[in-house]
Amino acid sequence: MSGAEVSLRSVSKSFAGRSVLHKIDLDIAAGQFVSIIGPSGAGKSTLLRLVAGLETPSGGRIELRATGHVADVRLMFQEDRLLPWRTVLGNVQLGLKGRDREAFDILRAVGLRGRESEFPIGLSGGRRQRVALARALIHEPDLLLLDEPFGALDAITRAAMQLLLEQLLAARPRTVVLVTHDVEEALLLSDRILLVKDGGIARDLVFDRPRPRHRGDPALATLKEDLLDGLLSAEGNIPAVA
Ligand SMILES: Nc1ncnc2c1ncn2[C@@H]1O[C@H](COP(=O)(O)OP(=O)(O)OP(=O)(O)O)[C@@H](O)[C@H]1O
Repeated sequence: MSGAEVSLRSVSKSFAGRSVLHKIDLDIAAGQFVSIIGPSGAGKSTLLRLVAGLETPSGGRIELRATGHVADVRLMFQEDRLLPWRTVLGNVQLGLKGRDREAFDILRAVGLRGRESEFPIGLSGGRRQRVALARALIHEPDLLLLDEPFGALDAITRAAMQLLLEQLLAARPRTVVLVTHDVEEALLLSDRILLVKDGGIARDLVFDRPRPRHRGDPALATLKEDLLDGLLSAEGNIPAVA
């Protein structure tokens, strides 16, 4: 299986003396698709940023392992972070002079062939995220870190992006960590779902349902309810039942 292995040993993170994550132990296998869900402010993005190396742990150790080389890690966020003065092709090829063929191939794979010379401002939110995805995938990353990448998209575009991501990963497996507020998204895409709350991993759920998965699958509905219960109790806003 291709992709990086990720291991966290007793990883903690505090900001200005306030603890956000406390002694997290986590092993992610090569090629595994892991989603992180949890209440707002639980530290989901912080965990992702720690794995990305964008934050330094206050304690503990994080290791990324890929076979034969240093793991290539790419990130994608809710905002596309495209350079407005560069074309679609220019954005995808950023820092990759002379890699036209790969750029055209990846743009075809994300459904943007023919739009190479357009600028981000003229594209819909969904297409801009396709460019952002292409820009990440052209590097053939061992580890893809996704922080609410479809969070700002409408429901239909979001469903299309989920399907696209699934197809691209089926063709080229790699390790993925996705932070999402959307429990259904996590259930559709993941091998494993982590519920982060109170500074730790409150649930670690392996979900090996065959793919492609369907929203109407009763197994998904049951787990969705179960996970939503976990989230709601964490938010502390379940109305009292007489
Ligand atoms: N650079 C920072 N400096 C200070 N505090 C921070 C910093 N980054 C995150 N925090 C705090 O750490 C906590 C966790 O933030 P984080 O963004 O990781 O949560 P989250 O679970 O991703 O939340 P959300 O679902 O709302 O995006 C929050 O209280 C946040 O204010």
